[in-house]
This record gives sequence, structure tokens and C-alpha cells, in this order.
Amino acid sequence: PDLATSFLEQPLDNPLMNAAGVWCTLAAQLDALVESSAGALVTKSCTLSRRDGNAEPRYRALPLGSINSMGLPNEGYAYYLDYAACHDYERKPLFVSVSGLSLDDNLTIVAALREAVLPAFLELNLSCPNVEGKPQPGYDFEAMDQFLAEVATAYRRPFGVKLPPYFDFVHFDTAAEILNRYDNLAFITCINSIGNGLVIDTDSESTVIRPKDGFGGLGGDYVLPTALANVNAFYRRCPGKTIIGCGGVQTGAHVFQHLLAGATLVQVGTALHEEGPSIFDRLQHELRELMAKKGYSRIEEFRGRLKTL
Ligand SMILES: C=Cc1c(C(=O)O)[nH]c(=O)[nH]c1=O
Repeated sequence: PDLATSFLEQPLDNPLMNAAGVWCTLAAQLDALVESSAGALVTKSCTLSRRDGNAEPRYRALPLGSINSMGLPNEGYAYYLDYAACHDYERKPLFVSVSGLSLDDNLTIVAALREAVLPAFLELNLSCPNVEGKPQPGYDFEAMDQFLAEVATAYRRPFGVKLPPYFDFVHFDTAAEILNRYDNLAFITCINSIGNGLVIDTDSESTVIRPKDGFGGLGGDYVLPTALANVNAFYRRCPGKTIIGCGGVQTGAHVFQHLLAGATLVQVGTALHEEGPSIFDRLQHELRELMAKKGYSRIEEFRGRLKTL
């Protein structure tokens, strides 16, 4: 079976890439993703200036996934624009994730990305749950609409958004209605971590991460059904847009499920953090095996074809 696919008319060897924030804060990590068999890569969400992020411990791997309250540690947007300027786009597509702390910060970064005239794809992060005092734009529909109106106008090129998970059909409908207003909003990445979970260690009777009294974003097995629901909800509601699936991917079968739900590309976060970039070889092997067993030779034969009962 052939895993070749395309994204916004760009060919990719395969649909797999990292999730923003994982294995992508420093150039050496990004280089490792370029050297890996990932079909594409995305940079750590960036802000106007460099940030240390929250106090440690701020990430914990768990039997069923992970919890994090990193607090947006990053090298500042100029660092990632420099990296994007040196990237070999013939080799694999590069996405730049932007998570400015205000609309003005986002507009400054987006303008710089536009001026750089690079083939990189902008993934506007509307869903960081871990910056104290900063509500997620993705959960404030008025703010989200305003952000998108200004960014879509300023950027003018195709871009995408990273959404938080939604858990209610009225929210799927409202969010999709907003996204569908912007023609150059070309892709939707669902989902970011499930925000503000609380993991408790029974023996120590304590939280397991320091920031925010232990509240942090959940990833891994905890989030797969919610991720698949959001991928399929926006796939159904935004027929003109491309969906990128993110959340709970640990095996080739999980990649298959995201593709079946309507994803074109599939991002890997927690499992990549734990296993490293060799995971992309394992996931492709497992996906090929599954496709062969089912008699599929190409992804387009089943992508988006989720059956209902
Ligand atoms: C950009 C900040 C994010 C962070 C973070 O840096 O704390 N963690 C997440 O799970 N999702 C985010 O979007």
C-alpha cells in the first residue's frame, strides 16, 4: 500500500507529522523531524519574544497518556521564521504554529510570516490552555471571530487554525459557522489537549505537575474519542476545508481511524514525546499492514468514509 497523499495541492510521502509543541522547540529537534520519516513537521507555537514557560515539573507521562502545563516556552517567533527560511520545502512541508498572547502580537507575527514569503503553512493556535490569565480564544467565539477576521485579512494567504476540543453540538455548529466565513482559512487542526485536567498521585496524595495547582492539558489515550469526534464534526460541517487530525495517536490503527473520520494529515503528540521520531516508521509500517489486510492500496480509498450504523 502507498501512503502518498497531498495537502493543499502539496504532495507528501505520508500523512504523518508531529503535533505542535512536541519535539519542535529547538532547531536540533526540528532537524530530527526533517531527518525522520514524518511526512511534514510543525514548529512549537511561538510568541513575540522568547519565553521560559512555567515552573517544572510541567509535563508528566502517564499510563494512559500525558498531562502538561508547559506555559508556552519557545524561542520567540523570529527564531522559527529563521528556521522556516532555511528549510528545504522540496523535502517535506513545514508548518509554523503561532500562539501570540494577544491579537496584536498575532498580527505582528503573521505580518512577518507574510513578508517572509515562505512556502510554510501558518497554523494559528487558538487553544493554548496553559497561560495563566489567558482564556483560550477557541472557547470565546466572539474573540475567535475577531481574531480570524483580522488575521485572515492581514495574512491573505491560506492558513489554518488549531482548535481546542468541543463537547457539544451547538459548539461544533457555532465554531464551524465562524470558520466557514473565511475563505483563506484552508485547514482546521483538531484537537489541542483537553484543557485543565487534574492528575493525582495516590501515594504522595499530591498533584503531579507544579503549575496551576496541577491542572494541565491531557493527551494520549484519554483524548482519542474526543479527537475523532472533533475531526469528524468539522469534516462534516466544513466541506470546503481540509482537516488535520491530532489526539490520541499511538498505533497505525489510530492513524487509520483519524483518516476514516475525515483527516487528511495526522499529528502525533504524546506518543512522539515518549517514543521519539522513530515512531513515524512504526506508525507507517502498522498503517500499511492494516491497509493491506483490508485490501486498500491508497488512503483516498477510505479517507472520510466512516460508516454509521
Ligand atoms: C501553545 C501552548 C500549549 C501548551 C503549552 O505550551 O503549555 N500545551 C498544550 O497542551 N497546548 C498548547 O497549545
